[in-house]
Amino acid sequence: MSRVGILALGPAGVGKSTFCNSIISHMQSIGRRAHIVNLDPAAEATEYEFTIDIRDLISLQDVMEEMDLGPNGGLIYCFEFLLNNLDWLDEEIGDYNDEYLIFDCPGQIELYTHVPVLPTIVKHLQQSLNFNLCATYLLEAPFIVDNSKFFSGALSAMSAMILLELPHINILSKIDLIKDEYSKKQLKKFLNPDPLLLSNEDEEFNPKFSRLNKLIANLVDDFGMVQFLPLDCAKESTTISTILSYIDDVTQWSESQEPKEPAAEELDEEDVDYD
Ligand SMILES: Nc1nc2c(ncn2[C@@H]2O[C@H](COP(=O)(O)OP(=O)(O)OP(=O)(O)O)[C@@H](O)[C@H]2O)c(=O)[nH]1
Repeated sequence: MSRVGILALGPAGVGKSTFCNSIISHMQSIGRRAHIVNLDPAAEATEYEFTIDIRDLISLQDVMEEMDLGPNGGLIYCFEFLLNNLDWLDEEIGDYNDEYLIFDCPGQIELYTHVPVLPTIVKHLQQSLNFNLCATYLLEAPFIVDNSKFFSGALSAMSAMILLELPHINILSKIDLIKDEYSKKQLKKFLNPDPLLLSNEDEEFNPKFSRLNKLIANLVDDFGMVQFLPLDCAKESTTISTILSYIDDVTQWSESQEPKEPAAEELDEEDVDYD
């Protein structure tokens, strides 16, 4: 028995739920099966139903009302509650053997950049539930149009990678919103960044920051995580299939172990009414 889990991580509103839905829809279209696990106690409804939903255990709204906590304190409370009730997660996941589960995580990145909540859940999934996990970290392409924002985003992604210790894929979301030529040029540079080129550009503006950028560029490069994959949910089949094949690779998922569902085209053909 083996299970694959994808963690969808990244700041609020970056497109995590949309990405989870795109993966599910792409997998369904090629006859593969996956389920979404909602780990956000403040989540709103999405197009696809959550198979497992933390809100069945605890919801942020209830916590805020009953414990008189604000949204951030409430969220930490929800996760402490989950950590004290991990047998709930075990029971929910128990039936999903040889399955592909996609964990839609909250956008409060402190949960996986410095609070040890998600790392504890990750260890539990690996050690007690036999998961091969892969983290995907999304950053919004339109926000990453100059070097300082790119480095700032890359460092937050790296912080999650260091804390979670998982195979890690960085994704630039909302590529379709990049329209002007300057941003397109910048984006091209960030999709395949050369640390030396990136760090030399700011010299004329502020030498101190230029030095800092050079150091960070080398650090980011040393960690081998400067590679970002572009994601345009509007053209989901090409970008999502590339991302999925990376995830299959790092989690050593073999399609032969996966329960099959009929591909969308097969379903369409079966459903055709020839009269
Ligand atoms: N144009 C464009 N919009 C997108 C894309 N992906 C997501 N969005 C929009 O961005 C908004 C936020 O998307 P979500 O998927 O809810 O983002 P999230 O990261 O799950 O949000 P939180 O759970 O609140 O952190 C929605 O209005 C989406 O329709 C994309 O690739 N292109």
